[in-house]
Amino acid sequence: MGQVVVISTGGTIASRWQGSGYAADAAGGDVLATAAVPEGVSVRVVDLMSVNSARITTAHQIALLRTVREVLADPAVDGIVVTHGTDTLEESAFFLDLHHDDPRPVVLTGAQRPLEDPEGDGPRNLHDALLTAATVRDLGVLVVFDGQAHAARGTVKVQTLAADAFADPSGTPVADVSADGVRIHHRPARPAPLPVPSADAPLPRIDVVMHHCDADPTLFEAAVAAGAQGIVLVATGAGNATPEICAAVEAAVSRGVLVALTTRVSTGPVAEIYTHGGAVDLAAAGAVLTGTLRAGQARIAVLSAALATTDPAGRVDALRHALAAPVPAASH
Ligand SMILES: NC(=O)C[C@H](N)C(=O)O
Repeated sequence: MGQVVVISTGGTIASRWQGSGYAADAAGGDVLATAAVPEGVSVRVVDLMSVNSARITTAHQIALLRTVREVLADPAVDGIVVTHGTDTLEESAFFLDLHHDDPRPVVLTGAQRPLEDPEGDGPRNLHDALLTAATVRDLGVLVVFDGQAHAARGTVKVQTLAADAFADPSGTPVADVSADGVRIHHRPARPAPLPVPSADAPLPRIDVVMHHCDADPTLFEAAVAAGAQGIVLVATGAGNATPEICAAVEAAVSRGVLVALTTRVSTGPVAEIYTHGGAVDLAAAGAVLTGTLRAGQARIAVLSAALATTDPAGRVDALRHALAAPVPAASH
């Protein structure tokens, strides 16, 4: 057992009634005070911010990553817990995971019910996250929620209100977490970490555009016109759109825009099966298929690739690297 640092960022776990609705405003110490700290674990709190996670920006995520690195520079620290709003937790978790190069865990958690709710799920989630952070190794960045630990990669918010808020619809949980401890089922495969972006790196605009019946290329082209350096196309089915959208993708790629392809469907991979505007043609136009990543995390992979280099071909390589999971984790 050991020393865990909690980095507090806000979310419902830190939310109080504001007179018209809930919003994050509590400091990390107040959040920690709600939870039972597992025996033998000592905790230090770092207050990074206190915001609803729909307001999280790339700048916040880089600040979080740099804070994680600073904390892990201390060899006495055994692991980190990040308390975070659930709305965009999957994005921050995956961003941290793509750049994480330490055997010690970073565990994100939060709550569906606010800080002072007598039926709140925050205290249990925080206890479980502390226990996980203090005890596991070589699992990368994890999301601990409702008694389960999920790999950052692939995990999405699957419930707007219910306590079992997170799952990987195309995978299975990494571990169960209970008062008895952490029972690990498998070790997630992760690619070698991408370099940490510098504090003053220019922040690229990365947009997300969803396809639907009757969609034309207007919004995709508007993203290019707005200066997007990357665009995630959320296509239908296994990654399909129209010949007109394919033409817009090809034009964007020829201008150096990094285009990634995911799907509106909740489960399963995108795949090159259909033509006449389908994934076969989108891939030929230069879009990179993102496997089983959903829109938020596909956008994070594009963001990390864009932060890695300004060279368009290098960005495609970095994106493919971020998508190709398998450096098998060492087992302990
Ligand atoms: N359950 C939550 O945490 C939702 C909250 N609005 C957030 O900050 O993401």
